[in-house]
Amino acid sequence: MDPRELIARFHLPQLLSSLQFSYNNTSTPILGASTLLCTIILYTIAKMFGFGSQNEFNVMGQTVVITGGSDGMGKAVALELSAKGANVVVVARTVSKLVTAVDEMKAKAANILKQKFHYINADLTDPVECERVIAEVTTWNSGAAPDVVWCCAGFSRPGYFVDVPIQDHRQQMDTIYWTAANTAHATLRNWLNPVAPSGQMKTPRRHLIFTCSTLAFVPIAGYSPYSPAKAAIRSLSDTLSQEIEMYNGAYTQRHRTDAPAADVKIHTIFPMGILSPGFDNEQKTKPELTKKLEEADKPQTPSEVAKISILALERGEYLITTNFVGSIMKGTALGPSPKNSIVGDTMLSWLSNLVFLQVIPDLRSKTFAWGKQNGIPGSTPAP
Ligand SMILES: NC(=O)C1=CN([C@@H]2O[C@H](COP(=O)(O)OP(=O)(O)OC[C@H]3O[C@@H](n4cnc5c(N)ncnc54)[C@H](OP(=O)(O)O)[C@@H]3O)[C@@H](O)[C@H]2O)C=CC1
Ligand SMILES: CCCCCCCCCCCCCCCC(=O)[C@@H](N)CO
Repeated sequence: MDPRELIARFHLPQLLSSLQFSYNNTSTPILGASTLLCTIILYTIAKMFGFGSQNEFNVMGQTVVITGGSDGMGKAVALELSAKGANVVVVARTVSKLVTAVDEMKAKAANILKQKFHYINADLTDPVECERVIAEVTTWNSGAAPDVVWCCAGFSRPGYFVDVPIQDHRQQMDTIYWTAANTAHATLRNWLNPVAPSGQMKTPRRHLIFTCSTLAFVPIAGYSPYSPAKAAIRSLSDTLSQEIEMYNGAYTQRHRTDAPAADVKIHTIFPMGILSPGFDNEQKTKPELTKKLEEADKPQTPSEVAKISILALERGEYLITTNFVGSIMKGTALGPSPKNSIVGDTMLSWLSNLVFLQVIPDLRSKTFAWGKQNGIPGSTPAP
């Protein structure tokens, strides 16, 4: 169609004059529409700050398993949940750090007479060990499965793709993706096991939480051993959050048919840098270019990250970021993931997509300029 014909069809002058008319004349439909718009905006803002909603993550008296709970963010989460009245089991490989974590949790407990704490020493890259952890926790918890399982185990080994030995890449997949997938598998096989109607009791909603990284959303040179494994966790989380709906649907019919003992919710946390022992360690092999590219990140303390994540879980969020830059990174990559808020997340993704029109070319040109100036590692820079 001729563009002029298109314009003619829209009757532009007429459209403008009608707009002007409605501006001058605050008629009922206009008032109605503005009230509706204001309500949506206010509702979104209120929800973002958690007004008027109930606590979706009340751990008082519940039993929580935290993998990687002996250090960094995992330990900070363990201490926070202990202060909120949970029974906590921390899982990791080094016994001495686990013992310290249990002592610290006892010191922070809301009610030491009612709460109990435990540690299990396990390498979660082994699926058999994950099965053992869930079985051991169930026995320790008087035969009841844990209510919350939070996967925090993992560390990052940065480096350029070709410089990092291929077995280290595979090892990152093991420590990042497989510790989480093995834990999720063992947990969900337990939680989703159907119970006959006669055995159904009122069991509160259960939560499976993954810990990812904003690197699952945005590429940064130097993180190739790590980011793909975190992206795999995000994909697992999205797939499970859909698949779990089948079980949750069956749960609504639990008094008529065999069904899981409780409703299950999946969540994933996407932190930026965390000032943990793991962070100190990754700084040792991190290329200088990577440090420069992630300059926009102001690392947070483990306790800040734990507190912010728990508040978001209490609001019932699904994909959780811990600061503003993290939210912008999520916004550009939100794609088909379930939203926390339709209006808020949609506006966030519009804003982020505009910001990232500039960010990605900027990251690429900084990387190109770095090579131009410094050459590749181990080579002599151009004079
Ligand atoms: N630090 C950061 O900047 C960021 C970290 N993250 C993610 O957050 C999570 C926590 O990180 P951070 O606070 O740095 O953690 P730390 O590196 O400080 O601690 C890692 C924990 O995981 C345990 N762990 C490691 N490997 C295994 C294993 N194979 N089996 C069982 N336990 C294991 C460690 O204990 P042990 O070694 O004794 O087994 C320790 O308890 C990780 O998933 C990390 O990828 C995300 C974004 C940024
Ligand atoms: C206004 C918005 C601009 C957005 C700019 C984007 C800048 C990218 C920052 C990358 C930060 C990566 C933190 C990763 C932490 C992590 O997972 C590692 N420490 C591994 O442990």
